[in-house]
Parts: sequence; C-alpha cells; structure tokens
Amino acid sequence: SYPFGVKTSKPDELDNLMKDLDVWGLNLFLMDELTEHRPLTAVAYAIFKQRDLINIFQICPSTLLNYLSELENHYQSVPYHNKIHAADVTQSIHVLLNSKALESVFTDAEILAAIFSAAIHDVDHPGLTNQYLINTASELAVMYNDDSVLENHHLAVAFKLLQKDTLNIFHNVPRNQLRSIRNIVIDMVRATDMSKHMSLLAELKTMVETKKVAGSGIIELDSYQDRIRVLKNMLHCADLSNPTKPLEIYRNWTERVMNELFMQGDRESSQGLEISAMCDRHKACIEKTQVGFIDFIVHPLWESWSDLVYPDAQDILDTLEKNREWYCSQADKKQTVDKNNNEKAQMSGSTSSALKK
Ligand SMILES: CCc1cc(COc2cc(C(=O)Nc3c(Cl)cncc3Cl)ccc2OC)on1
Ligand SMILES: [Zn+2]
Repeated sequence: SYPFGVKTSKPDELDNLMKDLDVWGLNLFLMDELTEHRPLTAVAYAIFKQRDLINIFQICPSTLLNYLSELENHYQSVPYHNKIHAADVTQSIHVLLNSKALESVFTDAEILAAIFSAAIHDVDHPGLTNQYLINTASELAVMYNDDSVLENHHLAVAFKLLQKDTLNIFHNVPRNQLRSIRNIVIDMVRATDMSKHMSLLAELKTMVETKKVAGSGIIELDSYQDRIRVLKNMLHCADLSNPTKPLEIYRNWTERVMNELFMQGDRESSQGLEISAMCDRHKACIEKTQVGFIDFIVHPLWESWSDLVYPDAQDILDTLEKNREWYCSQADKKQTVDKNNNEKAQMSGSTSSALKK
C-alpha cells in the first residue's frame, strides 16, 4: 500500500513511526527500512502535508511526489551523505521550526524555503570533501572555481530538476515569490559549507547578544538580514545535529561519516596524495575525533542556538553533553587499553630479550 506517498509492506509500523514526525530523535534508519529506502520522499511529503504547504502554494501532490522521488534518486549511495542524511536534516529542521521562541516568526514562503533547502542540501554528494575535489582539479572544482564547490553543485542539481514540467512543484507560485524563495534557498544551502562555520556562528552570537524578545518570549526579527541569518544557522544546526541525537543513532552516523572519510583517505593514499585530516583509517581515533568535533564545533554552535531559542533546546543540549561524556569515556578506555598493550608488548619484548641472553 502507499501511505505517505511511498510503497511499504509494513503500513502499520510506518504509520506508527510517522507519529514521531515532530520528535527530535526520530529513527530515520528505521524510516529507511519501512519505506523500502525512500525515507526522504516519505518524510518530506509528510512535512509538506502537515504544514499545509501543498494547499498554500497550490502544489500538485503527484508533482511533489515525482520531484521528491527524482531528488531522492539523485542522492548517491555513499556511507554518510546519502538520502537518509537528507531525510534526517529535513526532519530535524522541521522540529527546529516548531520552536516556541520562533512561533509565527517566519512566513509560509520562508518555511517552504527552509524545508526545501534541507531536502536538497546534499543532493548528488560524491562522498568526497571540497578540499579533495579542489586538490584533484575535479570537474566540479573547475566548474565552480573552487568556491563552495559541493554546495553550489547541490543547488544546481536540485533547481535543474525543477525545469521539467512534471517535476516543477513551484509551477503555481507567483514569480516574485519564487524569486525570493530561490534567494533564501541559495543562501541557506551555501551556508552549509563548513568553511563558513566560524562566520555563521559569530553572526548567531551577535544576534543572541542583541536579541529582541516580545513579552511572550517570541523572538522579533525585524530585518530580512536577521531572518536569513537565523534560517542559515537553523539549517547548519540541523546539518550538525548528529551528536545531539539518542546515542545509538549518533553512533550509527559516526560510523557512516568515518567510513566515508576513510574511503576518501584510501583514494588519496592510492593516488599518492597526502591523506587528509581524520581520513587515515590506520591513524584516526574515532572517539577523540568526536570529542574534538563536539568541543570545537558542535557544542559552541548548539550553545548559541539554545540561547537564541531559550529554553526550547535545553533537552537537545543535555543530550549533546551526555553523548560527549560517553565518547570521552570511550576515548579514555581506549587509551588505557593501548597503554596496557604497549606495556605488555614492551614487557614481552624485554622478557624475550632477557630470555635470549
Ligand atoms: C572537525 C572535526 C571532525 C569531525 C569529523 C567526523 O565527525 C562528523 C563530521 C560531520 C561533518 O563534518 N559534516 C559536514 C557538514 Cl555538517 C557540512 N559539510 C561537510 C561535512 Cl563532512 C558530521 C558528523 C560527524 O560525526 C557524527 O570530521 N572532522
Ligand atoms: Zn549535510
């Protein structure tokens, strides 16, 4: 049967899982299984329906399903930057948009742009970093002059698909409104480039310091610049949300992203290139990498976001801090094991040499 626009052999289980569409920590790996590997189409369609975007923008349901399906087909089967990640970021931004502090702050067009941006933000990702594509003078790097190469490519692929009449979900959107939606989407997806992280976080911190709040606790965003700053940071937070999810889900994402980075390291090694940071499967310490990732990137960002929407993101921040402690204890445990093994190796080395004498 076809509930939520996708085929499933387990309609009741899928129906049950979809009840958690608004919950932080929805299991998108289970969603992938129950939708027979169409998690993005199922999740994005359900969100469009729940937010009434289909009626508000007069979107033809079959065109929406065709577009989402085609978009999903253009996600490559790489370990991390695949359609499950796209579904995860789409569902995550959907939950962030529901923050009480942001209630009725954004227009329907801004909400449409945000959900659409999340769904498309990594389409046709090759499982390689911008730096690798630049270092190897790849087609994409030449096409985009080494500037946010992947992010520009994701945008171009997603908008190219819209040029087909059977896929153009914006067919009935007034031209000037489509113009502003396209500008927001381009700004948001370009802001997922990790090289923009520090400037994006600085903008968020400034907004928190100068935050204007109505009596109700709802944030007031007067200028377009402020609104787009919040939307860019929102997608960036959703993109960096793995460490804030339930531990077993987080650990699955860690395994996937490290596999993808290690595969790139293997390629670099076989091409005689220097292996990029974190990409050497023989040297990386996965637990330490995650603790560093949280301490230097993820926690600073989520601490600022939780200040902006205080107190709506407290539980998310708590989970992040608990997960950090778990990876830290794992790193310590690994350190102890390695130390013991080294001591044993030395012991056996010294005893065996003593025996030889
Ligand atoms: C900077 C420290 C660091 C950490 C890692 C591996 O950990 C992770 C890294 C990322 C991660 O870097 N994701 C990412 C984003 Cl948000 C935007 N553009 C490119 C990428 Cl690769 C997403 C999830 C992770 O673990 C669950 O690689 N480098
Ligand atoms: Zn992403």
